[in-house]
Amino acid sequence: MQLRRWNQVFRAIRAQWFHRAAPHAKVLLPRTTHTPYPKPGADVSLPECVAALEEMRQALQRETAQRQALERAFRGTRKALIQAEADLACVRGGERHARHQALHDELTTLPNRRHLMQQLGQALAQRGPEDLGPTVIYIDLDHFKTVNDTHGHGVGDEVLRITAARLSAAVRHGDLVVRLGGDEFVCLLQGVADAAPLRQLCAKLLEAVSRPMKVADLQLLVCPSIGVAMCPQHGTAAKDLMACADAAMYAAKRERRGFAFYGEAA
Ligand SMILES: Nc1nc2c(ncn2[C@@H]2O[C@H](COP(=O)(O)OP(=O)(O)OP(=O)(O)O)[C@@H](O)[C@H]2O)c(=O)[nH]1
Repeated sequence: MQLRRWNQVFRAIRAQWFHRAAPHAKVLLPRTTHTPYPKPGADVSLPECVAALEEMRQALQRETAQRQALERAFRGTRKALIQAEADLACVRGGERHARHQALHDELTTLPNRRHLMQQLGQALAQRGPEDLGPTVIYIDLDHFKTVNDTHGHGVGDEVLRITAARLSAAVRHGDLVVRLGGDEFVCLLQGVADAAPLRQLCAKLLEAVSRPMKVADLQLLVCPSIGVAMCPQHGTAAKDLMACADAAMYAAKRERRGFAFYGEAA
């Protein structure tokens, strides 16, 4: 209804302009035109045209305001979505970081005791009656306190980092090297059938850690003691294997043997 009225008004305005303001413009019109121009003021009076134009101006103003409000709302929503996405990425990154921190040692970046106990528990739980069990190799540095006391904790920290790197380099891909805390480390191996390759590995670990360490302008010699516990010979529960490996390590330290298997006489 409104559109029809506006059309009517426009036709009238055009006709008024055509007849009053520019009568000479008639000559510019093609003779073949099919649209007859209404007589000026035929349908609608000039005040009515002005009122209709004002009405249209207000309607357009309302629509423009509505469109601008919609655009603002859209921009606001898009900004909020982008922010929400960034927040989510931040939360996920934080979660990843927290999970990593919970399972790793800050000083050496090695997995920590919690990580070891998870892995060991899992390996034992998944082991079938005929399967080879995991092996725990417990490593403790000898007289590490003296390094700290003589050269300071900074040097001691660097010795721990070097030890971690050397142990990691000595084991096979897939074996787990862990810092338990202090100067204690563990290597967790899977599927080792007998003692011979373990002896070779212990000798390799012993040699790797005992090589001179260069820290700042110091040359340091640090030796480890190593204890081994195998599943199922020495235990089938995580705490038993850890206790046996620890006891074997102390026997090696006490008897200055370098490394020892649990229950093995000197
Ligand atoms: N630099 C440094 N020292 C640490 C850290 N954590 C523990 N320690 C020290 O490591 C030492 C470990 O002590 P022990 O293993 O009992 O001492 P040890 O001299 O190695 O004795 P043995 O093992 O019997 O030869 C302690 O002096 C701790 O203060 C660490 O993160 N950084």
